[in-house]
Amino acid sequence: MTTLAILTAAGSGTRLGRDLPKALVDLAGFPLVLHAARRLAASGVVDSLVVTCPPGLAVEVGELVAHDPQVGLPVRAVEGGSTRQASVAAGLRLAAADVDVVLVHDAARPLAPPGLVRRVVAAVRQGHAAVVPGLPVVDTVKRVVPTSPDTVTRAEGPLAERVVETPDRGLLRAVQTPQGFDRPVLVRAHEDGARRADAEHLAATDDAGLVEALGLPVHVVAGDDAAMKITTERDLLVAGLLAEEES
Ligand SMILES: Nc1ccn([C@@H]2O[C@H](COP(=O)(O)OP(=O)(O)OP(=O)(O)O)[C@@H](O)[C@H]2O)c(=O)n1
Ligand SMILES: C[C@](O)(CO)[C@H](O)COP(=O)(O)O
Repeated sequence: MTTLAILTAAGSGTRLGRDLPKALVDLAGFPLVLHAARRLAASGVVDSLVVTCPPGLAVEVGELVAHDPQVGLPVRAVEGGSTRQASVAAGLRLAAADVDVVLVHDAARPLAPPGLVRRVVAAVRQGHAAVVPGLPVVDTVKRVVPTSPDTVTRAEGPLAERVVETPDRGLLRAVQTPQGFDRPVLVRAHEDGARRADAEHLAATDDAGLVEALGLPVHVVAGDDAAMKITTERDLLVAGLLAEEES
């Protein structure tokens, strides 16, 4: 039985605002997607990769990853969908018959260390069907509602929102990738999620959320600051410093 990592790299990177897809943006001399693929491979617990690629770039990105000497794993590439959820589902359809554990990892988290990958896979192999890395939340988090029923978008102005709850942050976790799954559970979660996404036009922001919606348990292992997500230019700057520190 083998472990497949689906590396999601099909996003456009709107919030980063570059003129190329985020996964292809340079970090310390290499594109984000290559950093992520190299660290998955270096874990020693991933047997193959499927990369979800931006429209029209499956051949180019697939070759980039497949020919990298530090990756050295069998690589398949597929065009992603219009949402992250649809991209993961496209990747999942390419899983070979012998795959029993599936990791889903964002190219937008290029520095997720090999030790974190091993921690997630070990927990799945110990019998937990869905595993996420999580970090304690350091800010006080509030749940809000729009102040006026006319408020359509959030944070429109200083008085646009009202606090309704302060959850106990000791019980909150900021969740990262890679997330790890028993394959049949992830397949079922995505099938169910696709039905709901069609009906409600709402895609899940992570794969564990789809498993939770099935009523199945999701377990948390310790996350890692290095697995930070690159969303904005500031994140890219911070990741550049981390990458420098690493080398
Ligand atoms: N249709 C999509 C959207 C996102 N992703 C991937 O999912 C990960 C997390 O998404 P995010 O950080 O939101 O990336 P983007 O969608 O590219 O960013 P933005 O929302 O700013 O456009 C990224 O590795 C991204 O490439 C994907 O494979 N397919
Ligand atoms: C999957 C994820 O990285 C977990 O934190 C995150 O949910 C992706 O979110 P995004 O909205 O696609 O950036």
